[in-house]
Amino acid sequence: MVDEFEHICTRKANVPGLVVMKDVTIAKSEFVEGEKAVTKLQDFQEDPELFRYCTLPQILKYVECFTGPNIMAMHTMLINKPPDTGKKTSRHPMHQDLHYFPFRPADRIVCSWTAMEKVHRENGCLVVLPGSHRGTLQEHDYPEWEGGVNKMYHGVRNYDPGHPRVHLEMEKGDTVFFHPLLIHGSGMNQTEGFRKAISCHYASSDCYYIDVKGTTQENIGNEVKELASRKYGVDDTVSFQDTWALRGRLVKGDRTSL
Ligand SMILES: CCCC(=O)SCCNC(=O)CCNC(=O)[C@H](O)C(C)(C)COP(=O)(O)OP(=O)(O)OC[C@H]1O[C@@H](n2cnc3c(N)ncnc32)[C@H](O)[C@@H]1OP(=O)(O)O
Ligand SMILES: Nc1ncnc2c1ncn2[C@@H]1O[C@H](COP(=O)(O)OP(=O)(O)OP(=O)(O)O)[C@@H](O)[C@H]1O
Ligand SMILES: O=C(O)CCC(=O)C(=O)O
Ligand SMILES: [Fe+2]
Ligand SMILES: [Mg+2]
Repeated sequence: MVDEFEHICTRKANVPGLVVMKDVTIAKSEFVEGEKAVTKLQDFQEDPELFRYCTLPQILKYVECFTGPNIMAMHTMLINKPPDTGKKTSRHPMHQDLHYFPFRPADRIVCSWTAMEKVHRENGCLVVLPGSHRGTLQEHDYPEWEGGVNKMYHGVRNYDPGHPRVHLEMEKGDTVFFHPLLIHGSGMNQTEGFRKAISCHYASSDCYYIDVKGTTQENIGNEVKELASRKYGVDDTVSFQDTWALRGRLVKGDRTSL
């Protein structure tokens, strides 16, 4: 999967629907090329080698405990957290993944996140607020960070830095499964290496879409629709929900609702 990542970065593989995201500070400097410019791949559902991750039985065995037998891979990412450029933009603000998802119920959604190498505090491991999955979905917005923030990296608005945190230091191949309401983020990468992880958000295909109009998710819904219309030239008949239905892939059982 690391090899496939490199092929994508050097344009030896061209994957439909894939989003190659650069760090905001790197995107604004001209001199970085190839994999060193790439912070994250999103939506690799059409890449057979990377998507193999989402179908691994040793992952699905645990996912099924939360989703039941009808399992969709809704969101796929390979994160290549770069060495921080000095602007602290390699941080990921504390957030709840449910903010991005116009489907419910939350308890039938689960994320698997696998370290592709040793992750620790120095290279920006995941940081979680234990117990926060028992709360409700909070308002999210761009944090007010001096050095800039990556596109769509929203954070919880009233983040309490006094809440106890747990740093998830992991060995290569270790996987963490977490609830979409769990407040989490990751720190700066203070090493010279690129911290790699691969993840998939699964949901029961029996989940249903919700309308985010008038909810705290309206801001992200509008951003996603705006990006989709610029990127794919679609008009606003493609809804926030449609962008998810188009990306989701069945990995087990029947596609019933999503
Ligand atoms: C559970 C889910 C959690 C999450 O999903 S969290 C994060 C989700 N993030 C995303 O989905 C972001 C997806 N990213 C993208 O769609 C693209 O990378 C993005 C931001 C549209 C840029 O792509 P392209 O247009 O291909 O890039 P480009 O190099 O031609 O630059 C065009 C303009 O965009 C800027 N840009 C590029 N990467 C950025 C970034 N990371 N943050 C903020 N701005 C960024 C870039 O500087 C350029 O701006 P300008 O035109 O020079 O003013
Ligand atoms: N949809 C989900 N995805 C991932 N993990 C989940 C999901 N739902 C629950 N969990 C995890 O399963 C475990 C059991 O969940 P539960 O809500 O019972 O919390 P708990 O931490 O065991 O607290 P309690 O003492 O209230 O039972 C917890 O570790 C929780 O983080
Ligand atoms: O790998 C990380 O730093 C966390 C990424 C994350 O939480 C997300 O993209 O939703
Ligand atoms: Fe997240
Ligand atoms: Mg319990």
